Amino acid sequence: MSEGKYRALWLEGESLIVIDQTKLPFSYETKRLTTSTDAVHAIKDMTVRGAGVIGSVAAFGVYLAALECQGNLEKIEILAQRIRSARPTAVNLMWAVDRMLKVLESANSPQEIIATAHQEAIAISDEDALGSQKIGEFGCDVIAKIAEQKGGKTVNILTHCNAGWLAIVDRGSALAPMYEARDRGIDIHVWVDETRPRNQGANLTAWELGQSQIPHTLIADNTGGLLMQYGKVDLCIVGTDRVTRSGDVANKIGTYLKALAAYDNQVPFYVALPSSTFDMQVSDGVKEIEIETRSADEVLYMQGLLASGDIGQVRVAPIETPALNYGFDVTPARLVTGLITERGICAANEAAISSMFPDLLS
Ligand SMILES: CSC[C@H]1O[C@H](OP(=O)(O)O)[C@H](O)[C@@H]1O
Repeated sequence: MSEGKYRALWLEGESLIVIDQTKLPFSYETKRLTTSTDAVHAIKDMTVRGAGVIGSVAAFGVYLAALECQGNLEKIEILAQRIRSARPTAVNLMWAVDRMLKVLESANSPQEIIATAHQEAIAISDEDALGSQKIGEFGCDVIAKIAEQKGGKTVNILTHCNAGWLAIVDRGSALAPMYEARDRGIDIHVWVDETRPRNQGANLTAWELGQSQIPHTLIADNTGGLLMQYGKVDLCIVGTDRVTRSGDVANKIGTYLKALAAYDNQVPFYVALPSSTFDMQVSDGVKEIEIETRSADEVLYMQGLLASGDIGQVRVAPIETPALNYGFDVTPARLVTGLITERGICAANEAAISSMFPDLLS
């Protein structure tokens, strides 16, 4: 079942339609992507975002490239490399492009290349949908256990950024267990980190949960630690953009500080992901994962609904102030209670990951 009225993206003829996430929650708008360059721009300017959706848009971007190049593989490969480098941290992007190119290599004619690209892109986003359903079920078992320990009292869950159906087709990763908990009738309440500087929590997670009638409260990013000290957080569930083979987790900037606070307060800290988010090529997340640096303007300005009713930006720092904008941080494996995947819950260490995902080792 799709949580929203639509998926975050869908095909219409030979175009890819995406929900414009830069306009939510104030305006529901879609964009039509007709070329691979459109796909690159949509990923770069964050019209679409979230590891899984970036991967799906990249896959459809390769399909659009196949149409543009009339099935000429050499030309498709050049355009695919541009898609592959649109953003650096979420590994689903590289994974999806590489998977697309690999299947295209075995197609025998330009027509077959186009048909294969079409089929494989659909398969990638359909697999995300199935995976997110399973992630929801496994993650919900954790919530159910806590609900039982609390004698059926409300389970308070903290999440950071947006890892719902706008981020991974069709129920997300971190939010999937919450949707499942609602379906199973478990009483939950979600603390939503606003997630400065781009406010994916305030703009997107609050919107998604509101649309699905899941009780939630928006908090400033620095509130989580105090709530944990007060015993008001039963568990944290976050998404991720890349997990190394040793279980280090790259996720939206601020995740590491939440994990530290959770550790200090014995609050379980779970990371939810589809297997396409593992990067078995790297081990040490801090040393080896490239962290995206974005425009300083995202820190210096805030976007929101102006009194005029238009979406606009206001400056929040002196005109001469410089700013630095790292998009992600790395939470070391030792702070992670477990990885909620489509195959089950896995400890965040190399032995457990390799044993649950032996197919990723080759
Ligand atoms: C399912 S991953 C969601 C993930 O995406 C976010 O990054 P961005 O909004 O910059 O694409 C963030 O790391 C979330 O946890």
